[in-house]
Amino acid sequence: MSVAVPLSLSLPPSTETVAIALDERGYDILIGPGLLDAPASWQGLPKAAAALIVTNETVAPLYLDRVRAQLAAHYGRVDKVLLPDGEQHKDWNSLNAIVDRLLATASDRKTVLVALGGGVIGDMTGFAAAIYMRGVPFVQVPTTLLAQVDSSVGGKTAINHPLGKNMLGAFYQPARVIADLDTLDTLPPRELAAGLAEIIKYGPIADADFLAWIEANLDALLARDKAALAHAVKRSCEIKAWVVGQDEREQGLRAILNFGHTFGHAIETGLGYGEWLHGEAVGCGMVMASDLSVRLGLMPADFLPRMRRLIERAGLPVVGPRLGVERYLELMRVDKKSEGGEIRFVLIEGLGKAGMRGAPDALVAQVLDAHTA
Ligand SMILES: NC(=O)c1ccc[n+]([C@@H]2O[C@H](COP(=O)([O-])OP(=O)(O)OC[C@H]3O[C@@H](n4cnc5c(N)ncnc54)[C@H](O)[C@@H]3O)[C@@H](O)[C@H]2O)c1
Ligand SMILES: O=C(O)C(=O)C[C@@H](O)[C@H](O)[C@H](O)COP(=O)(O)O
Ligand SMILES: [Zn+2]
Repeated sequence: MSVAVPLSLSLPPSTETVAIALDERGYDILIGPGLLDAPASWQGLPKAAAALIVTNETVAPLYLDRVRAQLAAHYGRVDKVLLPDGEQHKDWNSLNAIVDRLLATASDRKTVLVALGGGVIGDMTGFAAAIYMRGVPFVQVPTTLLAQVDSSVGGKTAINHPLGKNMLGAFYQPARVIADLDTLDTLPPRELAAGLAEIIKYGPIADADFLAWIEANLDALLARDKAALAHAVKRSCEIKAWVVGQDEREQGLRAILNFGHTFGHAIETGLGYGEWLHGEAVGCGMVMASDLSVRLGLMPADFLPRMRRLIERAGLPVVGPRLGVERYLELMRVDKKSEGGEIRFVLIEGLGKAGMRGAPDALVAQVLDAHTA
């Protein structure tokens, strides 16, 4: 559902807008400080009798009342559902809790779901929106750095399965993304670092200049400098919008957004969800995938230490858990990019350019030996 932000009310002057160009499913990503409390952020959303805010026990005390107040100006009823916090709760039980609340409140097929939180809330709310009455509109209000630069954009929605990450889900686009940079003020440092992992990802896969910019501005990002964060969020969303606009359902190009994720998802699933954050697993997975790119002769040897240094500086782990080579291979064969049992990795083929290919198990084993302990 495409809903352009109307011009009758003005957004805060520092707001940046990135458009997702998907014909009738296109939408705007609003990025800037002060967006939660700006009435214009909430203008022009799909009309309905009711909205349901989906959030969790950590985010609700911080932002629920303000979002509810804005929605109350547009919807006769604004309900909420509070989910338990954590990656281990990105599952059927939480999804059921959303659906149960929708049915218990006799929500009709125009009801607007509002995802208020990080990527876990966003992924589950989007999936619930995709399946409730075969589809109701939803809005992403990402409050983590990771969600603002990645998960709230592009329409991948999912829950985890004990045997595989994001195994159940749907491609389903939000009607709008409202990324208020001020919400990052309350984010714990470990979560900030997790978001940096996905920002770093965009450099090697699509934009060598952005990689250099991140290297030069990492200290400012870690210090939560608003101008640096605004640029990082905007550029990340631009790159993701460029990819998703060409390949919404991952028939090819979109897989580049999975750089570091084949190894990373194996770490998350192998440890049981929640021990490592998604961004931490992706950071470490990018070290491994960078090494594989070098070992396959796709990148010069200095690419690996460059990536490892940046990921380490961001406060992310660069050594993975020693699950055993066979266990890693078993976990990675479940990855959605695998075909006919062959694991396929997103590898860097020149700075700013990525592709997908297989690799001999023996070479992958060398990588795992070098980067696990
Ligand atoms: N759909 C996609 O394209 C996509 C892309 C990347 C990641 N993901 C998914 O996103 C998830 C990770 O998202 P995440 O890193 O946001 O984790 P998360 O949703 O678990 O949020 C991280 C933590 O921060 C808390 N939090 C959220 N906002 C806060 C705030 N403003 N202040 C204080 N605390 C706050 C949360 O309650 C949680 O404890 C994973 O499940 C991953 O698979 C999806
Ligand atoms: O949007 C995408 O496409 C991505 O791959 C973004 C990733 O950062 C994200 O973690 C995504 O959820 C992974 O997707 P999956 O298809 O590998 O589960
Ligand atoms: Zn990711």
